[in-house]
Amino acid sequence: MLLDIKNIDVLYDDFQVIWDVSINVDNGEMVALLGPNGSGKSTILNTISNLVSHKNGSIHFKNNLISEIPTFKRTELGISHVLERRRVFPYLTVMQNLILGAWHPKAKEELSGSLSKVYKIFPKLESRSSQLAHTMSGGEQQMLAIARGLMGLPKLLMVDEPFLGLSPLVVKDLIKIFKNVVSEGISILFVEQNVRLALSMADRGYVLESGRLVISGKSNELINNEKVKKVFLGS
Ligand SMILES: Nc1ncnc2c1ncn2[C@@H]1O[C@H](COP(=O)(O)OP(=O)(O)OP(=O)(O)O)[C@@H](O)[C@H]1O
Repeated sequence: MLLDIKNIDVLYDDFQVIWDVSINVDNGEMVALLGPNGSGKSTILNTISNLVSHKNGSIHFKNNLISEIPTFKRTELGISHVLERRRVFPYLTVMQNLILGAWHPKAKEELSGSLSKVYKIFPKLESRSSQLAHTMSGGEQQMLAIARGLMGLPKLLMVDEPFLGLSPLVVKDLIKIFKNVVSEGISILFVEQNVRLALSMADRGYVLESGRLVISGKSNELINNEKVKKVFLGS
């Protein structure tokens, strides 16, 4: 098991938003975290990268207990987190953004190989390598944010709402890219509000409601689940 979260609670001050959640991701799996606004999806990703800490329970990554270790160490271990709203460094070039993704020693060592790989996956970024990030389109900035995440040599790539505000064509491109990334042995855990879209690409999904896990399973089971159909698919 690559990532194994067991029975975690998360509180903002004394307000509890995650209740007894357990989630796991295996090597080479694509897993979707689903649920309505405010159900706690981003909080879970933020907890995995330790932007927020958890109470009770445990988080293991590659069999190491990581519950107490800081964010930068988690990145070095192989967790890349692409935050919501594609936060790139706006006044740096595409290439400078990518280089910053390879900040830890192992990633620095592999920098030129990683750049070639990433440019192969995202050819547009190569042709725009000296363009300032803020002048790229929304879709291009999302590609850049994901590419920067890959520069850190992750085993687990976490992406928060990757498709938000993107055109159907860009979404289609991004789905292909996700599949390529997974075929390279990198696992993806992503947050998505569009349940139909998420289940069409993920191997498995977890559904959160008000901070509690309510349903989980393989995508083909979830898509036929009566509750999922009624509440999320409108049928
Ligand atoms: N920094 C914070 N301080 C206090 N409460 C917060 C904070 N961040 C999130 N929350 C609360 O935690 C709950 C879960 O929020 P979270 O952003 O994780 O949900 P989400 O499922 O990702 O929502 P969305 O789909 O709208 O992004 C919400 O009630 C939210 O108001």
